[in-house]
Amino acid sequence: MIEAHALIKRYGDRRAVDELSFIVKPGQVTGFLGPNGAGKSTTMRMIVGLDRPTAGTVTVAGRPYREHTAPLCQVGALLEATAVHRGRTARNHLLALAQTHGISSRRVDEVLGLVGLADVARRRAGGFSLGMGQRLGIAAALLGDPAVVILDEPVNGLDPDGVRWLRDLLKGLATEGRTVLVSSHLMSEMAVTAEHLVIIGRGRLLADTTVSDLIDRVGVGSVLVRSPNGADLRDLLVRHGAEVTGVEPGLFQAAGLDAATIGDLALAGGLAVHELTPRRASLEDAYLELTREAVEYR
Ligand SMILES: Nc1ncnc2c1ncn2[C@@H]1O[C@H](COP(=O)(O)OP(=O)(O)OP(=O)(O)O)[C@@H](O)[C@H]1O
Repeated sequence: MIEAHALIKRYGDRRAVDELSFIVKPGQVTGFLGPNGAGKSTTMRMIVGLDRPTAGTVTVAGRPYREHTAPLCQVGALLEATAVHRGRTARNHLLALAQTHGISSRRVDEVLGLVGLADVARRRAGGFSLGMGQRLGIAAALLGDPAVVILDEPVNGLDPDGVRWLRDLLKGLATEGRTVLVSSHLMSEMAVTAEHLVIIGRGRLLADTTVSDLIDRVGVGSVLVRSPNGADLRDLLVRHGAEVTGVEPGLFQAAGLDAATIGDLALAGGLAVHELTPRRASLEDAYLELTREAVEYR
């Protein structure tokens, strides 16, 4: 469990994180989302004690990160700026971390296998691709078999195979009862990986909800309509309050009326309908709608 309470981080006169409170529960993947500069990395750094809050508190497994005697065994983190000694082999990098925490070399080989780096374990980390570097960072995060896992943009640099691997890994960690907090800008990936979302903008909480509730709450659904009487049906639906966006004359999207109403209106107007397909808004639609006011850099 991660608990942030009225967390504030100020840089100069600017609040990067502004009165942020949320709880990340175990047993599910929680996506941490927000536009560039929203304060995600700053919040994650405060969770793992790399930055000190200006005010407020954040605890992991009941106490501030710094108060854990073996933090690597409580909280595993991959942060953007995670340092790797470029001259060391992947295995030696992990061994060095393991030794400071009384973790066995057997566990090092185990996590190397888990992240798919067993074959390159004796290669220098400095020569790794972005994706391999991410895998090594994830291995380090999992080294202490922690109950809480925090990953900042772990999808960056992974190929499609790696993206799928990571998705399964995160879901597996959650199923084992761990607390998993992961930031990402890839909404389509978050939609299939995370159950819960914490969304921030300009340092403030915008939503703390499930993926499906967010889509229901913010996203406007639409209906794809195909008709040989497209122009007449379009006019009819607009007169009844629909917002119509055209694809081609006989095929368009109608928002603001459900499929049943559109079908009934078409029947009453004597207009043929060949297709009515309800479309649920995507997480990306809902996210963009929610964060529209909070985007700082365009
Ligand atoms: N060390 C620092 N000194 C001054 N300002 C900082 C510092 N670190 C972060 N900031 C500012 O704090 C704000 C939040 O930055 P942060 O990196 O936490 O955002 P983010 O949500 O992780 O963004 P991104 O999605 O682009 O990674 C930004 O305006 C950033 O410029």
